[in-house]
Amino acid sequence: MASLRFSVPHLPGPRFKRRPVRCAGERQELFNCIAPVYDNLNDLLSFGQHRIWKRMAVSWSGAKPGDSVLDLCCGSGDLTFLLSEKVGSYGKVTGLDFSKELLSIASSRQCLLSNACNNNIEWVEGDALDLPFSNGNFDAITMGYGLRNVVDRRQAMREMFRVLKPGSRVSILDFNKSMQPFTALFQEWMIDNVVVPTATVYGLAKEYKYLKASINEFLTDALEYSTQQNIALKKQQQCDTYSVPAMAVLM
Ligand SMILES: C/C(=C\Cc1cc(O)c2ccccc2c1O)CCC[C@H](C)CCC[C@H](C)CCCC(C)C
Ligand SMILES: C[S@@+](CC[C@H](N)C(=O)[O-])C[C@H]1O[C@@H](n2cnc3c(N)ncnc32)[C@H](O)[C@@H]1O
Repeated sequence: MASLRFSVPHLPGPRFKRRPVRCAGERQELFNCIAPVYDNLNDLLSFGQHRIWKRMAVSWSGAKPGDSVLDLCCGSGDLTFLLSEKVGSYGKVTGLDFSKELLSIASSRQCLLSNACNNNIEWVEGDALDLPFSNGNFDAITMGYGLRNVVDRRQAMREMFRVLKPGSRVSILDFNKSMQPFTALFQEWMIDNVVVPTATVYGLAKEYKYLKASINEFLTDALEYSTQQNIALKKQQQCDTYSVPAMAVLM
């Protein structure tokens, strides 16, 4: 136990950098509110599958040892920690989010990890729509369940491509409303009969009804999305299976 305490990576000064956040207060409040149960509910509601989806997203980001990478809308840090392992001690990972509560959980989780390479993480409280980084800064970006939740998706993507080095990748993981009628019905049924009732037990019915609404209105086609913004899309991969995530790798 004592050795764990000494091997814990402590960030100097405040636990994460503070930057001014100008954003949709309601969504920020929603994520602060679900923070204490967020990780448990993800395991419960996805039957642990979200861990596999997140590994895929990190692998598709192309992040490699020594890289400097950004995990946007990092929440409690699942993707950030996976990236940290990928880039190793010569690399650097920045996890950015506007939820103080989720960032605080991420930072506490980092303290519990004994993995020395987790020293390479910096937590930044900030707005995905106004990134506090210079142009061409990162070798890769991941965004897990973030794009659907920002109030201005175009601006979020503009910012991602601004801070990314030319030729690098953005890996976006999110839920997809299936194009296949049977799968779409199954997804709706699961959300109405499993997801929302389970969240209700935690007093979070409103928050998870929002999740359902946001999945329904989310654009299913990242290609169309990028074309609208004149972003050169060289590669796109999507999953549309029995499960819910859509995954897109944009380069
Ligand atoms: C990974 C999960 C949730 C992430 C998540 C994303 C959001 O945008 C939110 C917004 C507001 C509140 C909370 C969240 C949030 O938690 C957990 C999975 C949730 C899915 C909706 C679960 C759906 C289950 C599938 C229909 C069936 C899955 C089958 C599986 C492959 C066995
Ligand atoms: C569903 S959570 C995903 C968290 C994490 N990436 C994961 O995969 O578990 C969505 C996250 O987006 C963050 N978020 C939404 N809009 C944001 C914005 N404009 N700037 C920064 N973070 C934002 C929320 O605070 C929340 O942590």
